[in-house]
Amino acid sequence: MKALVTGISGFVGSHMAEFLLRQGVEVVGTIRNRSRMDHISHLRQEIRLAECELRDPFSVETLIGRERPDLIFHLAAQSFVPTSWNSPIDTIHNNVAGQVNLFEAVRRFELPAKIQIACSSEEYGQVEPEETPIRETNPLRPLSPYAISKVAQDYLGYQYHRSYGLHVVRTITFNHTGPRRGENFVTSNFAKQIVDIEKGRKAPVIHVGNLEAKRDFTDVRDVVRGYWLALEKGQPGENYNIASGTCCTIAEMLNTLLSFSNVSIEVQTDPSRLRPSDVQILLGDYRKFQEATGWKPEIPFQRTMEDLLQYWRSQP
Ligand SMILES: C[C@H]1O[C@H](OP(=O)(O)OP(=O)(O)OC[C@H]2O[C@@H](n3cnc4c(=O)[nH]c(N)nc43)[C@H](O)[C@@H]2O)[C@@H](O)[C@@H](O)C1=O
Repeated sequence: MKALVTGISGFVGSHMAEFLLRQGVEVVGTIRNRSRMDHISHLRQEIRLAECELRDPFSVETLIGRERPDLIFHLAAQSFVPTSWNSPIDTIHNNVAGQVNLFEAVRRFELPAKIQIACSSEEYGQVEPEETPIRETNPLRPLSPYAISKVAQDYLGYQYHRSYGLHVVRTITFNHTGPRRGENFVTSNFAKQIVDIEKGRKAPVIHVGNLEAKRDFTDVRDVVRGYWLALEKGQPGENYNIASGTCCTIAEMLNTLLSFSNVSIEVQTDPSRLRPSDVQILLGDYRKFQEATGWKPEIPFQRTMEDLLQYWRSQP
């Protein structure tokens, strides 16, 4: 069995590759010429890499025609919400065109591939507290260009299944983190600031944005197991929430990280970290996914946070 992982050099892609190798699956991954390779350098002997620009239909068609994968985990994306305000068209083009090119190439070669697409809880956007826990039937009220790009990816998955019978499973993943999380994202950003203070590289002040927002965090290692199960047992055309079923404020997440450190820290709001509109609460109901696949989160939040801090402590 051969799996193609788009965005293999990214945070989730690298964990996906590790999981697939443990299942004995052959792994091919897409990279771009500017991709950072440090997340997958330890896997270089076991995986194959293909340079592919997903925005370029020729590049995608060449790859799909040559590799003919059985499984596709489509993880490549511009995934940082604030970047999508600075360059909205780039985010929308990258995320939407990349996926259309992938679907069209699969169609062109009439591949029976099963395709997982990484949709996002950001699609739910403006959620009222009484509308939680969020089910797949909740309304979508996206609040950022990134969220719009994910709504488009999500519905394109639905449409290509309905129109052409592609085996697309739409996973709607809530926040996820763990070792190798990019340093822009809040959990890693705070963990890295704490470690920089521990190592004496930074004054004991942690810079933060909106600490009131509530997020539902799952460990990335649980998430990639979910993506595998989505293709093994999920229904094509369906969408499934992948979440922990609990949430905490960003302030509580920061306190959890601080509880694993001895440094005493002053917390300072940095206005540049505040967003034009922030999703206030994300709390997911994952029962539909559990019923379809048996998946449930296994790694407790405390351990994820501890592993994340250890990851940053181990970095040079
Ligand atoms: C599901 C979804 O999950 C992620 O999107 P996100 O929730 O925007 O992730 P984040 O880690 O950037 O922010 C989380 C929360 O934390 C608040 N916050 C406070 N202070 C800082 C801060 O200093 N930095 C950041 N980045 N956020 C901060 C911020 O305002 C927000 O309320 C992506 O994986 C996305 O791809 C995705 O699909």
